[in-house]
Amino acid sequence: MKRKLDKNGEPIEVPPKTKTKAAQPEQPAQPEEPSQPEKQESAAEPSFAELGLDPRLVQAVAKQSFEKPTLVQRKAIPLALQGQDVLCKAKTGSGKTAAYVLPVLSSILRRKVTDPTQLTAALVLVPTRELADQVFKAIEQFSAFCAKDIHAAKLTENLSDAVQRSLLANVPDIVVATPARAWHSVSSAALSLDRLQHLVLDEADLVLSYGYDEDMENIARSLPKGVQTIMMSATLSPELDALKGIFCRNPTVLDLKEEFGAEDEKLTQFYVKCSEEDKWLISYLIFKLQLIKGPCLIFVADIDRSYRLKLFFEQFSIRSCVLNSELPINTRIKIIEEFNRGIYDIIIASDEKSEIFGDEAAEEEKEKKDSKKQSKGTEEDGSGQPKKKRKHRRDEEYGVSRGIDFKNVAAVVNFDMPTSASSYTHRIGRTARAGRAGIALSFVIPKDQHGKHKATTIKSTEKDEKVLAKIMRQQAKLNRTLEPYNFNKSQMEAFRYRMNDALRAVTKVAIREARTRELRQELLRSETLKRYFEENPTELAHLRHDGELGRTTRHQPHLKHVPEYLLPKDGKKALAQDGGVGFVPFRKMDGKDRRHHRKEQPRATGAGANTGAGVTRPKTREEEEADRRYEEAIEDQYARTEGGA
Ligand SMILES: Nc1ncnc2c1ncn2[C@@H]1O[C@H](COP(=O)(O)OP(=O)(O)OP(=O)(O)O)[C@@H](O)[C@H]1O
Repeated sequence: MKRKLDKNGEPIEVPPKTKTKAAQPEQPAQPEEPSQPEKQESAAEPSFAELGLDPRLVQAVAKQSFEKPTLVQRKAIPLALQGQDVLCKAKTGSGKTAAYVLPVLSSILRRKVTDPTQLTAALVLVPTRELADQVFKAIEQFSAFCAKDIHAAKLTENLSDAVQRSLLANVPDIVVATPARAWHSVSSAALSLDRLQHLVLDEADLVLSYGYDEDMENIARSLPKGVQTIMMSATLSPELDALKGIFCRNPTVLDLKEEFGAEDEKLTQFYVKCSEEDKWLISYLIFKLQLIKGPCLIFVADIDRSYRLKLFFEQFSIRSCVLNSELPINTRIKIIEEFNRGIYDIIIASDEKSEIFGDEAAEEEKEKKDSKKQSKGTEEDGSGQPKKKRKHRRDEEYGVSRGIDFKNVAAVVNFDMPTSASSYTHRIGRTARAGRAGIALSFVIPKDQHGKHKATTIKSTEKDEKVLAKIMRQQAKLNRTLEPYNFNKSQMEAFRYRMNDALRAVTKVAIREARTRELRQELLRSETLKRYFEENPTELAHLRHDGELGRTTRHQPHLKHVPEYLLPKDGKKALAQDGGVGFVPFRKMDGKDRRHHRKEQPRATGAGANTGAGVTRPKTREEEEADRRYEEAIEDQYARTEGGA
């Protein structure tokens, strides 16, 4: 009999459901005070020490400035310490990693007091390499005060078999791996699961959809009896049931979604319905005029698109970096680390899961088929194991919208809509984490607008409205709403000219070159290839020479700043009405006003020049000249329009 235990005997007051509060896109996300229900509950809340964890772990937790356990930690840690199987569903960013790492480490330390035998006691399976890296780092941090007693290994990088063998030869206490890597090591006898005591499936709903079915079945068959299984997930899916059937004896189910109602209010969600062309225009304005401030994750549909947007932004001196499965894993991890250290403010990530799995209809169809097959499997052999291996093995074991702990993300922008509601949940889960505030902004192309702007059309946005409707239904179930974010089109028009200039410069050839250039640079930086290049200097010279080929994107210095006269009279703060929800009033200016404005307020130059993007370096003469020419051209254009009107 499976028990459903979502309150663990502690009644929790769920606040009355309120409308999502208005966000302030002008404000960077700030850590906020604990919400009311959290405060009400605090009298009964145990501390980390009171949860029964090893004191060395409590010390490490304090070093990370975790003041008190989050809800999922309060609920899951005591159960896991008792040795129970736990299936836990809690929202993204709620602290699930510590909820399983801490009790597993504590149990290992406890056993070692009486039995010092070196054995692999825990296996943590994650769907992506990025996540493996993150979990491994969390283990290192939490075991900082017992480093001599806890030895962890990560098996996901492109390590040779020999290196992996030598890592495993030390018999690590805890191994973190993707299922494919774990099974490879088990099947080659490099990793023994004979004495395994804890198995953790993080992002459990995803491991099957990433095509690890067979690996999971193989691992399940290699487990000794009595292994404790902990499954963590942010969303429910038929896959979870399948996994439960394979791994769990009698799991305690923690479904914590209802109890997070108040915290959810820290996430504000907007959508903008606009044409394909306007999506580029609005994005330019948002980032150039900093209508959204703070670290931001922009999701696009595919790799080409990420380079297109990056090059488009470059035209305006908006700095960003791309993240995609094509980049080597070390580079991807470095980008995430640098973003978390505040080196980049904007990451443009391609969410290739949608790309690989196709559109939502196909995904739904697949889900239906899978669950039918699973229930058939249960009837036939009682195993409940999915029989068919899915075709879609993720070669790159890549995924940025899943589980990665991007720190302090102020906003998630769906430049291209995801193709399913669950993908949306994972994407927006990168912001408003650990009790912080954040906003999500999604661009939705109305069906009748799709395909109207050939240069920027992509197939995946054809069903944006349908996906939005599904997302709204799904979010409504969680007491969340998506608000429309409207721009006044007529007041954006002054910027359209620049947007078109920039878009024209980002040609297919430029995108291809940017893509290969990035890869080439990564090869040049590669530690692995260093030795090879030392032995083959001519190849290195060739690669370098390739790197020196001129950039094919047209360089347009005049686009790099926003002339003062285009900005609203009262500064860009005035662009957003009532904190920015809904109408964003760009100042409407007639020709007279513009000229007058320009005379009264000469363009800022030299140090402290306000470029609208916080760029304060002095402008070069070339830029000055380009500005002058640009402004004259604009004025001529307006004069012609006005004259003709
Ligand atoms: N008790 C705590 N107090 C403060 N911060 C915490 C606490 N527990 C975890 N965090 C922080 O919260 C962030 C999110 O944690 P974590 O990555 O474990 O979330 P998650 O639930 O696994 O999210 P996802 O479903 O997206 O994987 C991390 O930066 C983590 O350091």
